[in-house]
Amino acid sequence: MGDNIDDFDLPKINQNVNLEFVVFRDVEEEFSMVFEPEHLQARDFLNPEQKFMYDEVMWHIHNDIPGVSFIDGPGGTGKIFLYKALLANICSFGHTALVNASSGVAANNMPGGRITNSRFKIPLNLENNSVCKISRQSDTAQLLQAAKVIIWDTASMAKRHELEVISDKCFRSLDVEHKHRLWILTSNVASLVLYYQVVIYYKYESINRSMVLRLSITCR
Ligand SMILES: Nc1ncnc2c1ncn2[C@@H]1O[C@H](COP(=O)(O)OP(=O)(O)OP(=O)(O)O)[C@@H](O)[C@H]1O
Repeated sequence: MGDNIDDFDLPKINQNVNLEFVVFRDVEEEFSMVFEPEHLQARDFLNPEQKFMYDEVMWHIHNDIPGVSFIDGPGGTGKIFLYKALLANICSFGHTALVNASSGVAANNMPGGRITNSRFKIPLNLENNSVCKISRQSDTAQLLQAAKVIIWDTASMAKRHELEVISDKCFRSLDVEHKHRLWILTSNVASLVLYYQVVIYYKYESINRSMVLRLSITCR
């Protein structure tokens, strides 16, 4: 017959593990993200436009109000600087923020950044019947459930179909209440169409104080 499993040097299974309290690796990683002290302190150095956006986002967080915010601005206007300040401060209050970008370069620029396709398990070649490959028991599903804020940089590069897949086939099929969180979309180019698509796809009945903000002060 086959080999005995005890002959392999495998970790022993603990029969007393209570699966209800097992934290998934992805969730644990997001919760244990370490931020530079300078990111936490960056809020004290924001220019008036960045500060306005920062205060709005934190207002949503502190009052637990969902919404969609769209920040756009040409290169050098401090978008990444603002996200870093937001991320560090949101996480310091014990919330989870998922950071995604449509491009790999942009994802690498942000702490914990992942390419959207990888985060939401969207196939690279999207077709009408494409689905997100996330199972209900997976760590990704737990992470989506836990996320209070979802930042999507270079969002204007996303295809309309990607939004549909994430909205209908990812959040809804996983029974994750996607409208109970704050989306922050950012891009180098103004894309109001994208903003309204998100508002419509995510079916925000009340988009209280959700907004489009253009950064114009060059910080370089
Ligand atoms: N409020 C600020 N105080 C001091 N430095 C700042 C501030 N905002 C941004 N900067 C600096 O300005 C430079 C450009 O900022 P950042 O990279 O965030 O811009 P960006 O809009 O994301 O640019 P791009 O679209 O090209 O990625 C960086 O060196 C950043 O540290």
